[in-house]
Amino acid sequence: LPPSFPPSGGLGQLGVGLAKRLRKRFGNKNVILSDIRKPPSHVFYSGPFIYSDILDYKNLREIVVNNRITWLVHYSALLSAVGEANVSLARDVNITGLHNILDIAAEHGLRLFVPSTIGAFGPTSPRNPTPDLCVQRPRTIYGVSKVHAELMGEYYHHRYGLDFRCLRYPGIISADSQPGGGTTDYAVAIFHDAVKTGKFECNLKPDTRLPMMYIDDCLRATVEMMEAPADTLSMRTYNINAMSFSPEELAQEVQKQLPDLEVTYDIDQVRQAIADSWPMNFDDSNARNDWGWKHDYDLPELVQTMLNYIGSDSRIAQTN
Ligand SMILES: NC(=O)c1ccc[n+]([C@@H]2O[C@H](COP(=O)([O-])OP(=O)(O)OC[C@H]3O[C@@H](n4cnc5c(N)ncnc54)[C@H](O)[C@@H]3O)[C@@H](O)[C@H]2O)c1
Ligand SMILES: C[C@@H](O)[C@H](N)C(=O)O
Repeated sequence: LPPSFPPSGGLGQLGVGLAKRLRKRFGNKNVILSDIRKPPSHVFYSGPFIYSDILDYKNLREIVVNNRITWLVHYSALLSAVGEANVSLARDVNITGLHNILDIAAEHGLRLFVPSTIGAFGPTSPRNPTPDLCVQRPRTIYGVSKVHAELMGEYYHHRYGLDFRCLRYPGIISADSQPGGGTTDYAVAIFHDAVKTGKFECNLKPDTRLPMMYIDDCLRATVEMMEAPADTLSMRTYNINAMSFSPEELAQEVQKQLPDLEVTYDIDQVRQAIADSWPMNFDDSNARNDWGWKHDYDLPELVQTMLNYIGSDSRIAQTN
């Protein structure tokens, strides 16, 4: 039987792209996308979509039973900046929601993938580089909920044999989907503003260095880790990385293609404080050694790919 997945929170920055990749690999009807938001028509007509609120346990159970779900990708979350703006909702979605997902997965013997983040580390973690195993004392509700998810998933694995798998993603950069309110969002916005207006106002200081990754690498890593034979995994939670850069360095790389781009800085204090507590470089050597993780996109390829994509989109919009 081919696995069937519902990526919960599937309409966010990452879910639609993951569903596309999984559908290519496992067949369209075997991958169900779900969210609490109304899908745009290109998503609705591209394959199965259902409403699912991760806070509604009975609804989750019904979906798993009725669709004979075998693998589950849990993407629903409030990200770092929106989480700080709404702590109680972040607590519900990121912690209570995770409890529901863990129980459903354990009850029905599902393989479960839950992403974590560079935000699961904090100011007392080693920041340059940050290894897999070290102090984790994040100062955001987002980070606290992600450390909780890592620990609960690993506990369910050891206690109940749940096939829990987790990758700590860096900031993810994508051209055709928008970020959902995180600290690394500037690294997506710069491309759109550069192409549309030739100006970009950055909300982080010019020298704020953070780990980042192009979306194709992130989604490929996710599928590779989900499919990795269990005996290649010496851990259940791995750092993955591709590159690290600061706003200044990213702007310089974009200016190689668009020399007239003007960048100014208007610092968002909440996001800056978060970024200053996160890893600057991410040590992902365990992922590389255990299951062969390897990124394709460094900074120059990322910039070229993003500008090609957004540039051709805006040329199409102009001719229509
Ligand atoms: N994008 C990144 O840079 C990044 C980096 C590290 C980790 N991650 C993790 O990857 C996952 C996906 O991230 P994303 O960027 O796509 O997030 P996003 O904010 O873009 O999307 C989250 C989705 O969750 C949905 N959601 C909210 N409450 C829900 C509920 N009660 N039930 C069901 N769905 C609900 C939202 O409608 C939204 O579509 C998250 O767990 C995030 O922590 C993302
Ligand atoms: C890094 C990641 O978890 C997310 N993009 C955020 O900034 O909140």
